[in-house]
Amino acid sequence: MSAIFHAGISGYRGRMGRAVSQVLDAREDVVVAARFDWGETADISLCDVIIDFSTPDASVALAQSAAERGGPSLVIGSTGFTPEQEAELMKAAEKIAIVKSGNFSLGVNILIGLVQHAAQRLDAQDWDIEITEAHHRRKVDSPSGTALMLGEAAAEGRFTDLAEIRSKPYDGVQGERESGKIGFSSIRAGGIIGEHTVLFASEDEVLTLSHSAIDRSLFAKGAVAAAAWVRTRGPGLYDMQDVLGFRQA
Ligand SMILES: NC(=O)C1=CN([C@@H]2O[C@H](COP(=O)(O)OP(=O)(O)OC[C@H]3O[C@@H](n4cnc5c(N)ncnc54)[C@H](OP(=O)(O)O)[C@@H]3O)[C@@H](O)[C@H]2O)C=CC1
Ligand SMILES: O=C(O)C1=N[C@H](C(=O)O)C[C@H](O)C1
Repeated sequence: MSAIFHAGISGYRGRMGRAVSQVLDAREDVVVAARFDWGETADISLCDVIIDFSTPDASVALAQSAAERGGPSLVIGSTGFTPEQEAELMKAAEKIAIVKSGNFSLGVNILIGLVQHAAQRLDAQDWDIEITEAHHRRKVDSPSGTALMLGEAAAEGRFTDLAEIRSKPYDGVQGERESGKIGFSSIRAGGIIGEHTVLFASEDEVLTLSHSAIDRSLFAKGAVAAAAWVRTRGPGLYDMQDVLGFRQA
């Protein structure tokens, strides 16, 4: 059995917090040393690592407190960060180890590589890229964190930044689609756990790459694997590609 570690759960009453609790409680090598939610305080010094699925504001505040005291390490799953909040997390990661990902599933992290590969090989003038995602009615941010990661992978395949080639949402009469752009569409309905599709379309053919999450526990298991990985790392901002060993040094 691997060495015992002390974990904390931020946002523990939420959908993901509850799923993470279940996965951690089932492990013999983890002691859950802190569980906290909005408006609650906890002694984070008791933890080697905290798993956080809360809100962008809460994640940034947690990262700042952890960075101030030089630990614990963090696994951040919250989505919907502004560029300024992303910059705050990068600053905190100079002092502590953080794994941040918009999606902790193995399938999505393989999909990221496939999307980058396809985007690199399909000429941007001929092949349009559209990303669609569907989630439950309680999700507050859009596009989803996963959709944005897939967009970033496609942009990387085209040797550019997503910000340079992201389409504005389609609404009203706004002219023909500009070639080389990446479009995003979101559906919010019922209890859908998480569906993502990246569509590459030319005049002659359509290539569709997609992923479906069947159970929310999938993300919790990935986040716990990230926690076990990150607790022994030095400061830095890591993602699931690092945890899974998909990124070459
Ligand atoms: N990366 C991934 O794989 C996944 C990411 N997510 C993301 O995780 C986040 C949470 O999702 P989900 O669990 O569905 O959402 P929920 O709204 O169910 O849960 C969020 C929880 O965080 C709590 N919270 C709010 N502020 C704080 C705070 N300051 N400190 C601690 N906890 C706080 C909320 O409390 P209260 O309700 O009282 O405000 C709530 O209990 C979202 O951003 C979502 O997009 C979701 C699934 C997978
Ligand atoms: O809010 C959710 O539920 C999910 N959020 C993540 C995202 O924004 O991509 C991951 C997953 O799809 C579920």
